Amino acid sequence: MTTFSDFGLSSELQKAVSNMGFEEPTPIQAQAIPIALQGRDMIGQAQTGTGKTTAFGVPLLEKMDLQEGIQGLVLAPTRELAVQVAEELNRIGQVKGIRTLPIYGGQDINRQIRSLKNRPQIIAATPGRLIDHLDRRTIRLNNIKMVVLDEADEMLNMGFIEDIERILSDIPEERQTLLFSATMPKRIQTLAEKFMKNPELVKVKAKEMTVTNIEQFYLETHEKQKFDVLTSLLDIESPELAIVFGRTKKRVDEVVEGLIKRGYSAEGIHGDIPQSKRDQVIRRFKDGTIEIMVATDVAARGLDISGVSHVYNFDIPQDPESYVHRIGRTGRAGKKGLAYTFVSPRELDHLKIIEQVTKKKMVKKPIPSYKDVIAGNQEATINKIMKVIENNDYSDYKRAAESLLEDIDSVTVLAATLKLLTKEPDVTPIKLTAVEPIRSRKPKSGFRDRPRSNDRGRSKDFRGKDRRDDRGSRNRKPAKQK
Ligand SMILES: Nc1ncnc2c1ncn2[C@@H]1O[C@H](COP(=O)(O)OP(=O)(O)OP(=O)(O)O)[C@@H](O)[C@H]1O
Ligand SMILES: [Mg+2]
Repeated sequence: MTTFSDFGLSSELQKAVSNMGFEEPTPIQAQAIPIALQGRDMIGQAQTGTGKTTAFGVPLLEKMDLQEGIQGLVLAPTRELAVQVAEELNRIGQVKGIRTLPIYGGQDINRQIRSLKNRPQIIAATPGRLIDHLDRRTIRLNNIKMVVLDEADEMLNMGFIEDIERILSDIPEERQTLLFSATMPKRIQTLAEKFMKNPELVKVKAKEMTVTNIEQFYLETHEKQKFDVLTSLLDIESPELAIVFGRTKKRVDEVVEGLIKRGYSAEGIHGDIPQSKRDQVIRRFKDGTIEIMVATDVAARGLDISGVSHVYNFDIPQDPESYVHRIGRTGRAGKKGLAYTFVSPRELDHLKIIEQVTKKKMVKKPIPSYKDVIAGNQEATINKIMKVIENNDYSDYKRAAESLLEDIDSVTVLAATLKLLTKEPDVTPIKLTAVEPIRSRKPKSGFRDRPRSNDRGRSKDFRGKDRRDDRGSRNRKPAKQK
């Protein structure tokens, strides 16, 4: 078994890792860290939630020098991910005194320019905003020793390729380049190898593309039923934290509105929501102020929020890779998670394609009945009561309880209490704008190698803008999309 001390790390990094509370390296860390430490270019592929950030973070931080200015660059497809990666690198880098600054669109650029005066050694950036800084000469990349593309396939796929090439052209050729993702379609790998030097492919072998600790279900449901099915499931399962993925921004807004009408604490996140609000939603979701985050695919990649027990694909994702990443927001670091995908009858073929690519069958679940919901709500009440008992938090009510029990039998009193505390299923009518089902295209040979599906055309708006809205105001060529 590999341990962190087998890597021959500096004492600072060794200490940093033990401060993180990591007892042993995950498989991708065990395989990737030694290769990256040797200075080799590398493509790292391992399932979601298995510690890829630390797999590149440790060698990256090991190579940083306190004195030399910006020497490390991590690129990420979304703003939230850039922030998260910077936070993790700062946690690990603290012992050595290495600072990482997140650079992302939607945040005041002058504030970023001021923060750059603190001389960070690493930048974790979204491509668009980084290019703004390069154009303004507020960031220079001529000292960069190592570049990491986190969620590389996504960035190359979604039309960031020109941006990436532009950024890489500013970085000395002797640099080391690392690519990480849970998915790496072959054609993207081929594309990536163009700007790498003889890269080593480090792939954690697994039978399935998804981790086994996520239980995967699907429900066959007509478009019109979906919302009721969602709230029934929420009632039955009382998730600690849940992410609901919708296909478009409008869809996300409508689902949030519906959930709030039915009394759930939910907020949405997508590319048209101002960044300060997006940051707030993530904060409130992390601290449990809201229990449900409704999102487009902008939240599908990389986000590591502990406590996400459930993922609901309110709309089936466009492609298998998106499915893998979306459900990977739960079941992280060995924890258990549940994933539900809603499929309309005409989308069943599309579901099959996803299953073929992920090599994992989803289990069919029946549509929950009214009775199931009542039972679920009762169980939720009982759990709450048990928690109060566990916390020994009821002494003020003891006398009242004793006096009630003098006149009425205990079962009657308790049943009435349960009734009072149990949420009745809320049937406030909610009407969503219908979305067209996703049409499948039978996979020809090598499905994963073909360009992304034609379905994307219609949703160009939400995917494109979500990913590229951090480019600032300059007019750049739109992404190539079929
Ligand atoms: N060696 C380790 N031991 C225990 N926990 C770890 C270890 N390494 C990382 N983790 C934790 O595992 C969680 C997932 O890590 P991380 O976000 O890096 O996953 P990932 O592989 O990048 O996933 P994704 O593909 O979704 O981006 C984090 O909370 C991280 O702190
Ligand atoms: Mg990651």
